[in-house]
Amino acid sequence: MPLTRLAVTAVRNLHPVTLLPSPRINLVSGANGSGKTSLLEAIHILGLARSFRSTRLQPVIQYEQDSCTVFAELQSHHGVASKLGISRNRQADYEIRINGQSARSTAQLAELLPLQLINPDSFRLLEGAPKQRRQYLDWGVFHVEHRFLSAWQRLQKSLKQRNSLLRRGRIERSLLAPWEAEIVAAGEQIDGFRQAYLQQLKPIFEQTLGELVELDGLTLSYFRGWDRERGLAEVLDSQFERDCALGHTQAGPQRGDLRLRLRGLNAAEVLSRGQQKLVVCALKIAQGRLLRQLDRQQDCVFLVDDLPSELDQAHRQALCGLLESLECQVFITCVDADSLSNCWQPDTPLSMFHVEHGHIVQTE
Ligand SMILES: Nc1ncnc2c1ncn2[C@@H]1O[C@H](COP(=O)(O)OP(=O)(O)OP(=O)(O)O)[C@@H](O)[C@H]1O
Repeated sequence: MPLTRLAVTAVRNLHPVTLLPSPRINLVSGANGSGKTSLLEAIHILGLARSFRSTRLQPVIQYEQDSCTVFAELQSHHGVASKLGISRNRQADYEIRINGQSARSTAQLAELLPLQLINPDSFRLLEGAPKQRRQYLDWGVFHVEHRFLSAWQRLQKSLKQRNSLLRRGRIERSLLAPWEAEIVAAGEQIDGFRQAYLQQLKPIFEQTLGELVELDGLTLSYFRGWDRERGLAEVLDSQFERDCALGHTQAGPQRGDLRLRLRGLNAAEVLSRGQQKLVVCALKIAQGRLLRQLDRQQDCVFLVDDLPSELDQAHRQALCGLLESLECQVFITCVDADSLSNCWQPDTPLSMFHVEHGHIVQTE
């Protein structure tokens, strides 16, 4: 669902602003430190109630202000408008409003505003910890499988209980049984959702990657978090002593991972930075394509920070072409608007914004 109106107040150095973005391509240019990334950050906060630059929201609030606010109107394919707003103050309270009603759950925001972020740190999806790849995978599963969230919450709750019992030292095995039963039920359900999702995503990813870069032989596979040959109940049972010694549960979907390999080697160890960025772009664009294929009402909004960095002209052009072909709303930042202004078809709705010392002005 594209943002048709976006109002940002007291986010980093941005002056209060209301924008009417294009439903397709929005180019945001400006010098270093002008506030381009802060605009993407504001949209990210609206969709996920958190920043992509810091774990806390406190640093995002403008110096000497007590709170920041982001508000937007979204338009569905059927023309139905939704209004989303989020405010966050220095006491760490936040208020979410959806269509004039208070909401507590950030999942409701995420559901209404599916976001995909591509930024200079995105290559970490390949070389970083498994948690990042699980989050990537679960973003997709969450948006296409509505039973995922409750299964995930059940898993988290039962894992927490089992882990706290494990940390008590000598414990009765029978005390663990109800939590283990819940871990197994929720865990196997989550594993099934992830596998079904990946089966649909893989061919789209391969096709998208082929449109961006030549990397024959790159494979994407899934590790579910425990031995493929054995059920989770059996694995939990056999690892009980070790789990007790470590004080936490080692096996289960909380250890799931995606593996990207080239010629049998970890892709992050052999690909250049530019190639890694392209692989990550292909992974994220593939999710956007799949979401669009499965649910016409659920287009995601792409936030692409510093698109030109690390990409040569041909790959920039290919990436812009792919983002354009998605037919969803995209916000792209760059230092020099000329580097990207000619990458679009003449009939694609394009808006251009220029940021200077926190002032955003629409130039086209
Ligand atoms: N809480 C805050 N209040 C006010 N200003 C802030 C706050 N946090 C950061 N800033 C300033 O806001 C600006 C934010 O810059 P931002 O990262 O959005 O720039 P950018 O245009 O994306 O730059 P670059 O091209 O270097 O990535 C910086 O000048 C930074 O010093």
